[in-house]
Amino acid sequence: MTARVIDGKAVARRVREEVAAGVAELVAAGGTAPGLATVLVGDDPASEVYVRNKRRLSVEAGMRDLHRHLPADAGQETVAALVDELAADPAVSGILLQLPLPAHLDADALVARIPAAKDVDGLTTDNAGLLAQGRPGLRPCTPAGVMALLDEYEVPLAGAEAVVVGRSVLVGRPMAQLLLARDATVTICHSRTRDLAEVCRRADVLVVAAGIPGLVGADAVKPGAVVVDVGIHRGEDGLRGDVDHDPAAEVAGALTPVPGGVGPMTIAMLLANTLAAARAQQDVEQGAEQGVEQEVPREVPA
Ligand SMILES: Nc1nc2c(c(=O)[nH]1)N[C@@H](CN(C=O)c1ccc(C(=O)N[C@@H](CCC(=O)O)C(=O)O)cc1)CN2
Repeated sequence: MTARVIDGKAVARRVREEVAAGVAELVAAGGTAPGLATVLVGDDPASEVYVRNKRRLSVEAGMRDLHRHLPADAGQETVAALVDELAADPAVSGILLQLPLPAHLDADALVARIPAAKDVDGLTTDNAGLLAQGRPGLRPCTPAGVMALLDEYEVPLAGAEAVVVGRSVLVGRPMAQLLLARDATVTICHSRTRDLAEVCRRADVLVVAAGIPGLVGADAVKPGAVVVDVGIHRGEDGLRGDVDHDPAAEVAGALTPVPGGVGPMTIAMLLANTLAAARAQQDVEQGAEQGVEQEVPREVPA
């Protein structure tokens, strides 16, 4: 069997077009274009690429680019003051603190300063709590993008065995919650899981977000399973994921490539979240067509 390719680039393009249409509609209705404040601290080359793409694509969607860049040696107080300034600025619909931050900074404490209504990364305790309770809120972009891909490819989730490899706050945990909310039977694997391949082989839907290149091989894939590879690793011969792609493609029914799978969806869902946040802040009723769950938290700072 050669797995069907799940084309994240194409789906992401369509989501971005829908977001652009939503932005135009918001402005035509007398609202203001959403403003996205990306915050980059330092010069990590991969983060620079991601932030540059987020800025470019937000502008392409009709949003205002309110990017801020701080030097790698910026202190906790400096970054906190910037987040507070953006939180209080009515032109800012969404704040994205690019991760990872330099090691001397306390990322959790900084994320905690972002108001839930502007948390377009879905990482604050408020938004994570809403997700854990199955209530509407802003969802983390990568897991939301995976869900959009599964829906686009009409992958049945209710009653399906879903296995998530990785338990990060950014991907693994919210991914499991989103699959659970769709009635999948969810197992989370991590570094202490005994016989990872055996657990993965149970999965109808296998999402791998472990951060270890090629961790999941063909022996861990159930024949016909849908495999979503969230990993991105830069090597001498280009990008690769957490899944050993070619052997896994011989067993899986469908598989996301790296690049061109989940990565582009992360940015598309960020834009969808930013539009949803702007609509909520401007008190405009939200459409479901952007794939964003309705009713984001509405409190904005005075
Ligand atoms: N605050 C956040 N930080 C980080 C997040 C996040 O969601 N919020 N996710 C990752 C990185 N990331 C977004 O920031 C991201 C990763 C990959 C891509 C992407 O489009 N990848 C392309 C390849 C691009 C390339 O050439 O490098 C692909 O897979 O096709 C977009 C965003 C960590 N930090």
